[in-house]
Order: sequence, then C-alpha cells, then structure tokens
Amino acid sequence: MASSTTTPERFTIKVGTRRSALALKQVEMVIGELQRVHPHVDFTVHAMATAGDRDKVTPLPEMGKGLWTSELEAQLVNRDIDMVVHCLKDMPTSMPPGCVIGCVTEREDPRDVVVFRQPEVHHRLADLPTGAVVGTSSVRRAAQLRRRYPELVFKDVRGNIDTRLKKCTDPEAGYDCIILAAAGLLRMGFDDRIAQYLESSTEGGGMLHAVGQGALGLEVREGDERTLAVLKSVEHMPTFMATFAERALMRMLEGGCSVPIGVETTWMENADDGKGKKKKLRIRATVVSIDGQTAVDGERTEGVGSLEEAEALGRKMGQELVDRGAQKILDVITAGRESGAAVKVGDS
Ligand SMILES: NCc1[nH]cc(CCC(=O)O)c1CC(=O)O
Repeated sequence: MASSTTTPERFTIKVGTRRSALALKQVEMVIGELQRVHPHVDFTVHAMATAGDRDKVTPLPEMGKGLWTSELEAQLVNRDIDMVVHCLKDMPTSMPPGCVIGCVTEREDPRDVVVFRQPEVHHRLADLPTGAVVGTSSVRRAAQLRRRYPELVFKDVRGNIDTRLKKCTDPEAGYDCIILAAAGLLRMGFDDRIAQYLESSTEGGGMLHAVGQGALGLEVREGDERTLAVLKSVEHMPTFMATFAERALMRMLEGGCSVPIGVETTWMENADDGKGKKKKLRIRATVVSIDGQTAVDGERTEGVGSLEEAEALGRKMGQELVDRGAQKILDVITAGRESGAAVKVGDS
C-alpha cells in the first residue's frame, strides 16, 4: 500500500569554516544539533585559512573588511560549499552580493572577561597596580578600559585563544592580564581561567561587548531554500533580533571602517509592551575615543517582535549617538587613520 510519507531524499551540505580550534569546535556544535533534527542530511566540514589567519603581522586596518570571511564567501558563491559557520562578531555588517545570514544560533555569554597572570593575587581589574599591563588588540576594549582605569597600560596581543592564554601565563611576555570574549573560553572549556566578567554594571566601570559577540552567524547562498530550511532548526530568534539591532547600530556608525563601539542588548523580563505580546529589548551602546577621554553613551528600550523592528531600534540608537557627538569621535579616529597613525580596528 502506498504510504503517505516518503523517505526524504539524502543530500549533502558542505560546511565551510576557518581552521582555528575555536572555529572547528563551533562547527562541530552546529553540525551536531543540525544532524539530530536532519538525519537524512550528510554534513561535511571544509576548513580553510583566511587572510586573518595567514597574516598575523599586517595591522588589521590595512587588511580591510572581511579578513576572516571573504575567502569562505567566495567558495560559497562558487558552490564549493553550501554554508559557513562564523563568529557573528567577525562578519562585516553588510553582506557580499549573493550571500545572506541564514540564521543566528543561540548566544553564548556575550561578555568580555579578564584572565590574570597571577589569579591567586589579582581578582579584579581594580586590584592591579599602576602601570600594570593589559593585553588586548581591540580598540573597543582598550578605549573603554582606559576611560575607567587610566593608570593601566595597554599592549597588543594577537593569536588564537590558546596562544593568548599562554602569553598571559608567560612572565617574559609581560602581561598582567588579558581581555578575551567569554564565549570563546567557555566553548573551549577554559572556564577556570575566567576571573572577572565585565558588563555595563561592573563595579569600577562598565564595559560593553562587541557587536555580535558570543553569537554564531550561519551564512548561506541567497535563494538556497533547501539549506535555509535545514538551518531553521537551530535558529534562535531572540538572539537573531538582538544581534540585528546591534549590527544596525554599527552599520549606522561605521562609515566605512570599524570603530570602538560597545553594545549590550538585554531582553527585559515582564516584557509586555502594554499593547500585546511584544517583548522589550534594551540596547545600551557606547562610542569612546581611543584615549578614553571622550565618550558618548546611550540606552533605549522598545518592544521588538521582528528583525525589522530590531533593526529600527539599532538605527535609532545609532542616530541618537551621532546626534549627541559620536560622529566627532569617529571623525578624529578616521582622520588619524588617514594620516597613517597606528590606529587599529577589528575586535580581537
Ligand atoms: N576576533 C576574534 C574573535 N572573534 C570571536 C571571538 C570570540 C567568540 C565570539 O565572540 O563568538 C574572538 C576572540 C575574542 O575576542 O576573545
């Protein structure tokens, strides 16, 4: 007798990723979840080095946008792969032609954290003596921390998470602590190295994280409905909307190059609009000058029930920051870059 259900046809989804240990871990997590729901799909992993992985010397601003993503996107458009798992934080805010963010998965802890060289001695940034050295290559992190802790010294630290943790432990390297994203450490099982979580309400001064930090963006070819349908099972709408608000804010502010901007988005409890079911999303944002001397901070809370409304909230927040002087801070940074001053971008 004919059955009303037919066995789904088997097919393969080729998943592209960077080669770093964190990227491979993330891809394994995503495929694991997809595989449970879609047993008839074969997922294969295609790992490659991107410009950002290969070149650890050229200052990030000279490498342009998409240093972690462009090669993978070229393969996606060529149909060598069908999707890419990215740290959303590393994805430029405008997508190349033919590529779309298919979905965003549930966010890991988005906060920045402190790892100390001597965790038995130092527990918080405030415990560090004058002149202590903080390792970070992120202008966003350094600018915000300079503002709160002017007595600390900031020094570049590049390399993958393992490398950075080793540098932090090595007294020869000269770091008293390093700042990293909680998400990377937690995913790699380095929970025990985290001494302090930084957020807007941190005692001694708030710290806002990078746009998209802690979330994964799954990128696909525009119009590839078959792959899009498969990805739906790992989509997390609260994260998708919150990070869309963050990306809209960033797009509003960047004017061509990355800027030291921090954000924090929070879905509020009892999130009733008054009018219905819409949950309220609070966005906090900051734009800080490189020296930490000037900053514009803002906060907005609105009912958000769609990606469009999330984008609108982010844009409004961005416009408000611009109106209140953020553009002046950004113009100084842009002018500095054009004159060849060593101002870094990117968030690592
Ligand atoms: N640019 C590096 C990068 N991109 C994403 C993460 C962390 C993981 C995440 O935010 O999802 C990191 C490392 C770090 O900032 O400590």
